[in-house]
Amino acid sequence: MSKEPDRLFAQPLAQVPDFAFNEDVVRVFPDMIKRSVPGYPTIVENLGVLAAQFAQPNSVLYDLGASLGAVTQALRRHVRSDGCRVIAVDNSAAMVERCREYLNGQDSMFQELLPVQVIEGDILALDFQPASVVAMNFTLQFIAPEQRQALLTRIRQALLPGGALILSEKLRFNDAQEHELLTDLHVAFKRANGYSELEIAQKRSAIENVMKPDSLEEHRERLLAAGFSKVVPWFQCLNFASLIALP
Ligand SMILES: C[S@@+](CC[C@H](N)C(=O)[O-])C[C@H]1O[C@@H](n2cnc3c(N)ncnc32)[C@H](O)[C@@H]1O
Ligand SMILES: O=C(O)C(=O)C[C@]1(C(=O)O)C=C[C@@H](O)C=C1
Repeated sequence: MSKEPDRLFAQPLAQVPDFAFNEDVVRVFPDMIKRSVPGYPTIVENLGVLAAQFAQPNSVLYDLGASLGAVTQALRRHVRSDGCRVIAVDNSAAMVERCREYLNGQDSMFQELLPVQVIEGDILALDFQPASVVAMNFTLQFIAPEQRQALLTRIRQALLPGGALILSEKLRFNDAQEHELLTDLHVAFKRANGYSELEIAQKRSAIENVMKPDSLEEHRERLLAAGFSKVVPWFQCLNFASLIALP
């Protein structure tokens, strides 16, 4: 994985453009996401552990919004069920290109890994195959809010009995005090990871139009409306959480 440090927002920008998963972001992405998302390494590794509990033999495991394939790699480290394969999907050409390189690297280092197909495409237009595991690690928050319900309904319809959707998201909070406290603590986390006040402020403006977090209550209600029977939060660190949704 690239070790290039994220300095994308370090210099003052006359106008901060909307955040996009382009070449510049791809170059620094491993550093950016680790320094921006509290608990990210724990979530990714344990997503593999969780997935191994839900994976059904001879089924598909999806990694939706795969970026550089960190989740796909964790699935391949942990899932041992016979005949499983991973489908990783992302609509950023730059991400997909680098993701394929990293997965080739994993293939050259380890034997008997699950086969993986990396698709450059929009998850909103995906024709889902029956799947036992669907992982969406910090991807739903980038989907237009009015499209989220239909997408989750299609994922629910594709899920096999005994499978699960694992959904990680940045959260907002309906209680103003809770929202302010956890937002301030997230800023402290970024500061502790070496981001300056300018970097934090410019990144905030870059993502505010493109990334719209929901509350835990909104996630739960929408997942139940999509036909999931049970929603179980398994991880929260500050304003970032991960949920298991059972069919
Ligand atoms: C925050 S990143 C995901 C991080 C990644 N899952 C991980 O754990 O390292 C969000 C990703 O979702 C992708 N994305 C956003 N909207 C998408 C869409 N409609 N279809 C496919 N991918 C999408 C972006 O290109 C980006 O790579
Ligand atoms: O909320 C923030 O400040 C973030 O930087 C979060 C976040 C994310 O949750 O995906 C946003 C964009 C980048 O992909 C990395 C992290």
